[in-house]
Amino acid sequence: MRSILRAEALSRVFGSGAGEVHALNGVDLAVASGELLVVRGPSGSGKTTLLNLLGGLDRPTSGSVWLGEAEVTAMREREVLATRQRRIGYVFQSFGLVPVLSAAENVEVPLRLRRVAPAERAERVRAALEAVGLGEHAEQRPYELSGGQQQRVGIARALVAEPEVLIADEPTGQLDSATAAVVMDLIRDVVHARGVAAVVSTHDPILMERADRVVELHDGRLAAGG
Ligand SMILES: Nc1ncnc2c1ncn2[C@@H]1O[C@H](COP(=O)(O)OP(=O)(O)OP(=O)(O)O)[C@@H](O)[C@H]1O
Repeated sequence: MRSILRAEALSRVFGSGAGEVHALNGVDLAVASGELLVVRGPSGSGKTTLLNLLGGLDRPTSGSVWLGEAEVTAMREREVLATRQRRIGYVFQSFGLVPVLSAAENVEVPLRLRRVAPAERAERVRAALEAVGLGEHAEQRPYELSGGQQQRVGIARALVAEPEVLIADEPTGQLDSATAAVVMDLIRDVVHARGVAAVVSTHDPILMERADRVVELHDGRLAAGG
């Protein structure tokens, strides 16, 4: 399998002097297109730090992140921003939906950022909401939807621009376990169907069952076997 997303010797230190925190220590990782990788580990082990670095939301203290042939960590900020908009989708624990926008308008945001023409935007938003089973809920605002429905809107938004990589930090952390299982099934199915490389962090064993591969972080290091 071709690995589209790679991390080499990735380290991240927060703070300095006596207050220094080594959040991540020399992590090597590769994720293939169509692969669902789950990152597990205790609270504070570095999961969010790793996902933020892989998604170009933060820069490492040392080491590199590669997206295909492009070294994201060598890019200027403008180029990182463009890469995030064109090539990476994000799903957040707290959904991150804009409350005054309808489900459809929320999903439309990444297409607006990419200056997709209005007619094409409408069609792609419709298809994305259909794909997550929310075709009938396009005009509803987030507060009119259940937590599971809101996260399905979040998934539709993350995937509407057809990214190569999906980064999801505790995507089911605010959902009950039955809803979490449905949302994780959806993530797994779209990742496999569309050939997206996905990195998902979780504490939840139900979600780990859906992974193609699980790696474990301890004190900022990948445990043996990862
Ligand atoms: N911006 C920051 N400034 C200082 N320390 C930080 C910062 N972000 C994270 N840390 C520290 O880095 C370590 C790893 O944090 P991180 O959030 O990556 O862990 P996590 O595995 O995602 O935890 P959780 O499961 O609780 O979300 C922790 O010790 C944390 O306190």
